[in-house]
Amino acid sequence: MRIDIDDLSVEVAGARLVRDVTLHAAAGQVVGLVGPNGSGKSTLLRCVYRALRPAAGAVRLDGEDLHAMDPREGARRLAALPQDSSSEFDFSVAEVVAMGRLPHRRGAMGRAGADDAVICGRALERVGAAHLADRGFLTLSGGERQRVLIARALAQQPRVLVLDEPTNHLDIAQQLEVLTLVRGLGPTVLVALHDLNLAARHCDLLYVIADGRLVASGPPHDVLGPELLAEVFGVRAHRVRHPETGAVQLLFDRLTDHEQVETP
Ligand SMILES: Nc1ncnc2c1ncn2[C@@H]1O[C@H](COP(=O)(O)OP(=O)(O)OP(=O)(O)O)[C@@H](O)[C@H]1O
Repeated sequence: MRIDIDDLSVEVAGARLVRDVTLHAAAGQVVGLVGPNGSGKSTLLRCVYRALRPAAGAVRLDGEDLHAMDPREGARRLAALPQDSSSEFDFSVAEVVAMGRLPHRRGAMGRAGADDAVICGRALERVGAAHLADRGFLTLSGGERQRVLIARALAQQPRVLVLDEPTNHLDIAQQLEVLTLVRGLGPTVLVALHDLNLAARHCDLLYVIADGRLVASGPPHDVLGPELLAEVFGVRAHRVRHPETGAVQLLFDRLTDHEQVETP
């Protein structure tokens, strides 16, 4: 399913935190959102998963305005993994994943259908967490929790997945595993990431946000040039090739005060 974000502005408590952002993701693409702390990534994503309404502009899924859609219908199409969402569930893993089925039930008090258990079981299997079904969610490690939350999102059977920092608190092996998993899932993915090497490796396109505005977009290695990295992130970047895979990797240093003055 296509995502089109057109001239989107978002306000919180009277402050315009996101301004005129336009972003397009084709069906099945993994599109990354990168930018410094406080640049507006989460605010933008919160508007995409409808925790906030646009102050101007629109978010469209296959051409249909997401904020004009019936909420239940929207939840059947789009699932989200908000930042640090994992501490709120004092439930078993199976119960957490079953929450993903709520948008598919008939009416607010609708009962679980026969298919629901099968769909939830499959979702847990896809993320390699079937063995955790009876565990308490709060007893899981950070990586296990992220897998279970991704399973909950998959149980929602969405066509679009919005992930805000899904690798937070994960060790490097878990980060690579979670992002490899996300790439193979099927839905169109919009994901905020801090690690630029991970973003470059796992995303088809990157959108760079600074001060609530879009400053660059395109294929990762076109976008993540030394000038942009100096200007937006305040770092000096060197590109090197991985000796075995040939993949481009970025190495970072802080800019000196002298270089910072020279940066336009
Ligand atoms: N409820 C709010 N009231 C006022 N300001 C807010 C509110 N929520 C966010 N902000 C501010 O909006 C700006 C953008 O925040 P946001 O969380 O979207 O950035 P971010 O790019 O996701 O940051 P990070 O990478 O640190 O998670 C920040 O300056 C933040 O302090």
